[in-house]
Amino acid sequence: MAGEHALPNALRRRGLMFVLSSPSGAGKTTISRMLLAADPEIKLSVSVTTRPMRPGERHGVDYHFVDDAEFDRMVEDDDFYEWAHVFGHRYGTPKGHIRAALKEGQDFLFDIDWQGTQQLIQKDKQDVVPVFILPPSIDELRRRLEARAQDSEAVIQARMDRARAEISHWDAYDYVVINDSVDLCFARVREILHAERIKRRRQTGIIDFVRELMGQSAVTTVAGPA
Ligand SMILES: Nc1nc2c(ncn2[C@@H]2O[C@H](COP(=O)(O)OP(=O)(O)O)[C@@H](O)[C@H]2O)c(=O)[nH]1
Ligand SMILES: Nc1ncnc2c1ncn2[C@@H]1O[C@H](COP(=O)(O)OP(=O)(O)O)[C@@H](O)[C@H]1O
Repeated sequence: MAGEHALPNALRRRGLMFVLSSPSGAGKTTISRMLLAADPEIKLSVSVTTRPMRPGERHGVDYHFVDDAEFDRMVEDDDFYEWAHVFGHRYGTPKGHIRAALKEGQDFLFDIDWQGTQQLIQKDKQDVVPVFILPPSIDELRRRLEARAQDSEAVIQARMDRARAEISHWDAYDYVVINDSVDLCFARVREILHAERIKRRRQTGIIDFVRELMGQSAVTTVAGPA
């Protein structure tokens, strides 16, 4: 059947840069991990950071953990797509092979803050899908930071102090999702990803597919009964 060889071509698409940002504690790491576990077509852009490793984190999986001197060297060597100061540490997206992989249809997930998102949008607006996650309330945000039990009271207070400033950047994002029920939030985030994948401009294989459809309809018209 003609459709059988047309299908793989029609599925060809450009990858996207899926950005999840939120005030600390709203749940973007939780949603990111669920997405990576559920969807084999997206992989995490592992950031480089100077902050200390938390219990349960793994070098090269959650972050590349480096010291200040190594981060300085990477800045000097122009190794970063973007980088920013957050909570007294530095965080950056290594360039790696992102551009080439996007062309091949690989999607990337970025857990980065609003400063990094702005830099990505400035460099590559067409490929970036920026999503902002909000907590259902400020009380719940504090409860989650405390329940995570990975920061001292002083660090939690610093994160709470920054929450308002971070939330104020919500309107720079195309999508905003409230993380009340984690399952509902995850479902919303997946819907966004699925819809963005089938945007016409990302479906690079669709042009040939439509041409072939048009060709088939022309043949049918000519060959069909009057
Ligand atoms: N600009 C930028 N921000 C990052 C990067 N990696 C992580 N971040 C942000 O840095 C902030 C602190 O991250 P982290 O220390 O893991 O704590 P979290 O807020 O509990 O996720 C979060 O807002 C992250 O989204 C990066 O490569 N670039
Ligand atoms: N919808 C939710 N309801 C209740 N707890 C949540 C929800 N989403 C995340 N959490 C919990 O809140 C804490 C902070 O979530 P995390 O994903 O680490 O946030 P972030 O990466 O934005 O700092 C974690 O302990 C996580 O298990």
